Amino acid sequence: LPSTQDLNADRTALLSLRSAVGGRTFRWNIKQTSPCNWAGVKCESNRVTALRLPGVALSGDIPEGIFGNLTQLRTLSLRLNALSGSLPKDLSTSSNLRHLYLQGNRFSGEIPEVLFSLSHLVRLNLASNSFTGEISSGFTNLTKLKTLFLENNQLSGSIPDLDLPLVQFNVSNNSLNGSIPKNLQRFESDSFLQTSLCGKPLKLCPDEETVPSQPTSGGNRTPPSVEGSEEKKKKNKLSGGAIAGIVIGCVVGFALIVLILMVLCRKKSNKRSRAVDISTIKQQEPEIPGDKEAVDNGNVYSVSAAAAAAMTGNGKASEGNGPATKKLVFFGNATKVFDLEDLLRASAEVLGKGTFGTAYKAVLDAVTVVAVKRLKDVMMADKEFKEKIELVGAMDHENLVPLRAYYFSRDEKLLVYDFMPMGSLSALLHGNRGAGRSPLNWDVRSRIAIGAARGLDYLHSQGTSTSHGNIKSSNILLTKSHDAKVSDFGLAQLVGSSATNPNRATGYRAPEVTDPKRVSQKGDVYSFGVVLLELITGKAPSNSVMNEEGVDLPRWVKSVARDEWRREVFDSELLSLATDEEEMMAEMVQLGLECTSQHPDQRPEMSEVVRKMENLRPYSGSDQVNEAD
Ligand SMILES: Nc1ncnc2c1ncn2[C@@H]1O[C@H](COP(=O)(O)OP(=O)(O)OP(=O)(O)O)[C@@H](O)[C@H]1O
Repeated sequence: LPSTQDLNADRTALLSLRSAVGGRTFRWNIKQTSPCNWAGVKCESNRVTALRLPGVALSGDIPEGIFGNLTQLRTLSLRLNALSGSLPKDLSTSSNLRHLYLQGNRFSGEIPEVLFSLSHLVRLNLASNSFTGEISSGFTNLTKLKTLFLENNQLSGSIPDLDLPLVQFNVSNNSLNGSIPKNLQRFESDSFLQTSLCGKPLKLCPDEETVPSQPTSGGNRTPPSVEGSEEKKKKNKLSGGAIAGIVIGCVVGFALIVLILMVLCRKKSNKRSRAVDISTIKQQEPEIPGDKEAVDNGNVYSVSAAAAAAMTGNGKASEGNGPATKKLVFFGNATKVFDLEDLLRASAEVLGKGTFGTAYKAVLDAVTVVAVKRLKDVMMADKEFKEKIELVGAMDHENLVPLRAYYFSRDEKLLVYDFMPMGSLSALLHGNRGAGRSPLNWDVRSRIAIGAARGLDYLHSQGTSTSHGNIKSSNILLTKSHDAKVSDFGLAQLVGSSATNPNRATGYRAPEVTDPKRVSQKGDVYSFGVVLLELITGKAPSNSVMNEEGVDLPRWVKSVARDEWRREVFDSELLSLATDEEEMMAEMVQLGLECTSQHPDQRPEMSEVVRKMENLRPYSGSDQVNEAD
């Protein structure tokens, strides 16, 4: 049985960590003899089993001798701090670790081999640090590993063939090269962006281009030279007649495909969106068409044609403006940059028309897909626009859709974002409610809620006057792993009030907000509360039945007694819940109601909302997944 002595050893270790890396651990009440009530510390059977200190301003190196004592630790989250130096070697003593989240720090050096002795590890996130060296084949010792995130580091060399039960994997934005090993080819290209890797799911490697790869038995990749010689042998066996047949077949097949494509192209020109080749548009459309044409016609030429006109000098971009910038301006340390011409050449489709303009999806190449927002009604001088957009571009948080670049001229303002493949929360909740829709469980919903709350909290932490102004479920976008990212932040202050149509925000806007341009943090909290209630009830705030009755979503929820919530309020998809999940959901409803208090002063700050949610759902976020798996 664990003794108090063990807990004392845990306490001493935590105090050493505190004096080494500081941050908000200085708020711990160290007069308490037990560390179990300190923020971020969780105990079981009188031992510290989880330490979660995400984004609490820890900084500096972690000395050796701390983790040697925390032997019962199962979850360690120190993500989003400013920790530096190499990882302490005595991490290996915490041999019970299941979940290790160290992303978003400044750790450097090689990933230490001792890590590979943590044989119980299920989730490992070392992304967004400065780790160097190669990805060791030692990872194969982690036989229970389901998540491995190594993106945004400086890792080099090739990737070993990791035969692990991984379900999440990412090595993007590293200096990796060579071919993607067989066991990792099942992941999508997003897992390998901004590297020099090749092979499935990316482009073929040079050695594969001439020789199609053969399925191999036993899981080992046959060396290309062997594949090549086997292939040659097979080819030699074909008779002249067979070859002639194949050639004729190919020619006829090709002619048929061309014919079908021509017919399809004709039909498609009337459809809502289509891929376009900008070079043809440049000649056909020297004028800059407006948004209306772009959407009404369902074509995408306007985004490209307008910018094309700017580039070719046909448009009015440089008039009265001095020389036009004619360049995409990238933010931060984006390694994969492209120019305006690439963007124009990209095939694109209309995603939708929003408050601030029209959004397009542009596919630059097999791995680079972006969302381009063409802003309308920007009524400010270029200098002011640039200053404001620079502030937006400087926002950097895992729960915000990153603004990668912008283009501006007098007549054209384009914003380039990462494309979010799973669309918006609104589409996820309300799109395709019929048969065939996989139900959204509470785990996914609550993770989305916490992610969105963290994104908004980050925005609010940038200054008391920084707010979003347009929080709603269609502005919460999702990654493939259903991590939430808040989009459209900073735009409410950029566009003219004619663009901020109040009807679009129906149901989300706080009662005191009359001028959509005068946004406030407490207004955001209200809108967030509505999103929270939307997530739990599955009801859109613009729900016509409620609106006809003159009640909005918060009022409707308030009108139902708490002991009726399960039957009346919770989305019917969520009814087969464990008792603790039900309790958690009820607490979230309560939080949603607090956020939507009529009086702004009665609403909590976003930081408090996040804290409450994290207490409710201890294994929260993209990194904090149920230990059971
Ligand atoms: N980065 C992105 N990745 C994927 N889809 C996006 C992205 N940005 C916007 N969209 C989608 O494009 C469509 C239009 O988005 P947009 O933000 O312009 O309008 P909205 O969200 O409907 O309204 P509003 O502008 O008032 O917020 C929406 O369906 C949205 O989900």
